[in-house]
Amino acid sequence: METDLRLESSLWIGNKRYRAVLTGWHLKWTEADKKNGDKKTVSVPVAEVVGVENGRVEILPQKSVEDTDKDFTVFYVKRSRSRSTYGLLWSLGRTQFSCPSRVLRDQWTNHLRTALKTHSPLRPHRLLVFINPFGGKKKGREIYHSLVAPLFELAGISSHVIVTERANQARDHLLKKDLTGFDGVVCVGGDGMFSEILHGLIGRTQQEAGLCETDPAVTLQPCPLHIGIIPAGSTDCVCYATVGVIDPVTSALHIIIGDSQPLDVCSVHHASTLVRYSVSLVGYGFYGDVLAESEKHRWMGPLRYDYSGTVVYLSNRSYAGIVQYLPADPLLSSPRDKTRCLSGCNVCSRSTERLFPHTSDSGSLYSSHFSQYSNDSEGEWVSVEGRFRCVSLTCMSSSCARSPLGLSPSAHLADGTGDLILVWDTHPLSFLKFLYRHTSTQDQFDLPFVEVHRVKAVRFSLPDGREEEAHEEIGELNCARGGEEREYVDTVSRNGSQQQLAQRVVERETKNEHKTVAPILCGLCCKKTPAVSVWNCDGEILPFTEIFCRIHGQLVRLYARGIEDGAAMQNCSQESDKNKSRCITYK
Ligand SMILES: CCCCCCCCCCCCC/C=C/[C@@H](O)[C@H](COP(=O)(O)O)NC(=O)CCCCC
Ligand SMILES: Nc1ncnc2c1ncn2[C@@H]1O[C@H](COP(=O)(O)OP(=O)(O)O)[C@@H](O)[C@H]1O
Ligand SMILES: [Ca+2]
Repeated sequence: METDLRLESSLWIGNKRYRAVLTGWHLKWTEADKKNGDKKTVSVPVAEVVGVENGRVEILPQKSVEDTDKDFTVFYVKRSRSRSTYGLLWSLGRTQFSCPSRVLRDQWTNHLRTALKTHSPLRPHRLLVFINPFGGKKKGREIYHSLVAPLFELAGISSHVIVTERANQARDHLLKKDLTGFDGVVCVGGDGMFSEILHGLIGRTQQEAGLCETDPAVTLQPCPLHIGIIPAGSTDCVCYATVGVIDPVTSALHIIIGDSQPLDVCSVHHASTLVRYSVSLVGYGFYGDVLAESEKHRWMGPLRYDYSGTVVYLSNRSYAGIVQYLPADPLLSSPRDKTRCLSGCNVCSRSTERLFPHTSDSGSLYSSHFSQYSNDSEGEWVSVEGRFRCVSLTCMSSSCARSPLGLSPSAHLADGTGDLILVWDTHPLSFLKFLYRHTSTQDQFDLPFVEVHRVKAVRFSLPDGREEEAHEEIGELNCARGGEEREYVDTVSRNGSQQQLAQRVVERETKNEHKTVAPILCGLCCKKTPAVSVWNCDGEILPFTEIFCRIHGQLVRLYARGIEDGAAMQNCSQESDKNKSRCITYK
């Protein structure tokens, strides 16, 4: 294979002559007429070639083609450091080569195209794209059409684009419509839009596998379609934590080259129903209150979270609760080990072997049926009770612009665990110190009122009598919320005979839950301290207070590769040829 694809010749870039070599893994070109010491080689991994075009071609800002018969243009991934974040920005690199003859030009373009097919098996050919026109600063459509679509076209990807007209349209489409022929689904929007895609794809996969999502003990089937995220939302935490930057072009390039990043997913249950899935934050107390408050100020756009954060902080609340958790194996990793989950993370790679022991590579992952949960010996549940400022569970670091290292800086994207952060009631200034540390590199867990545990499952309940108290409060406040939660849970609980049972329970519980969700929504405006908070589940308010959460290791795959370590990329020159496909020099 390697020898078949090898091609070497002199080529010109402008008026300089280069020695160009295509091996199986790399396209390299070195200035030919310089002394050995001054010779610079540019090396582009074949896996990072975006497209090859005949002639002298430009794509951005506008497409232009000069159809000469001895020239060809190669487009590839180019890296640069981001000034504000830890990840690397990707942009479209372009080099125009001239050949001595048309025959040689055709040989180069044919070899390059064959090499692309051979070395990038996960590159998508056909994508289903959902654009939320109202996410973030309402620029989703513009971002897609001006920055992303031209790149997809260059890479030969055909896309079916749907601009959503209502919430949950993308989720419902994925649950019901024919998805044959699509390699992946792309969402242009924020974490809420990603969550729709997540629910649609997980639900569809379980439906087709005949599995019951409502049962927390069931081993769910990983989704066969990859998810791409073009960030155009308010927090964009999933994109930030898996790519390291919020940049539509970087994300589009990860999609084009078919990068693949597995992701843990947390299922949230109440009684015998599945309530929602989460990948970033399941948060009670402060984060729930901020979300509830922020919904009233959507018109502010992304700033609504800063405003609501301040309002909720000033309201100085804490809540009683019982938290039970099932610790993960402490020998594998720890949330205090000061490591970071970066591209090619060893902890996550070892987890793949542990979670899917019968598969030798990720390509065949989806064809086998496995039981990751029953492989783990369950271990001992731990229970704590008291008053909390907040209780948060996150499957990943949940880094975002507000918190560049995230809620749990050492959490892993794909290790089958989540980090449970317990912030006990404390003085308002101490809590402010905790919050403030999220914005810097200071350790937010190094405070006496904060605990963090790496876990496989969590249960939250209210102390005896607390739920009744909450119900009485709502009677006084008379401020009930509409029935949209019931509509949602009905559509996710849909498996066979268990479906009707789950649905009945949900309807009954939801009637009560309007009583428990409403106090916080009203409490903020009525200045009355409510007895309970609400759960923020990736930006959605949950209709239940008492929940059970379980982490499902590597349930979905994103077109991403984790955060690239800028410093390490510089030291790639000693790498073996195969590993070098992950390394390239950046400016
Ligand atoms: C004194 C400075 C205080 C700074 C506190 C910073 C802590 C920030 C941690 C943020 C974690 C975010 C986890 C992700 C949540 C999103 O799913 C959710 C919905 O996002 P979107 O769909 O884009 O609207 N965002 C939030 O819940 C916002 C939380 C903001 C809390 C201040
Ligand atoms: N056309 C639409 N009209 C109204 N809401 C929508 C539409 N499309 C998607 N949504 C919903 O909007 C919510 C927020 O979207 P998102 O893209 O995450 O933006 P943001 O990050 O600003 O919250 C999501 O929960 C999604 O379900
Ligand atoms: Ca994890």
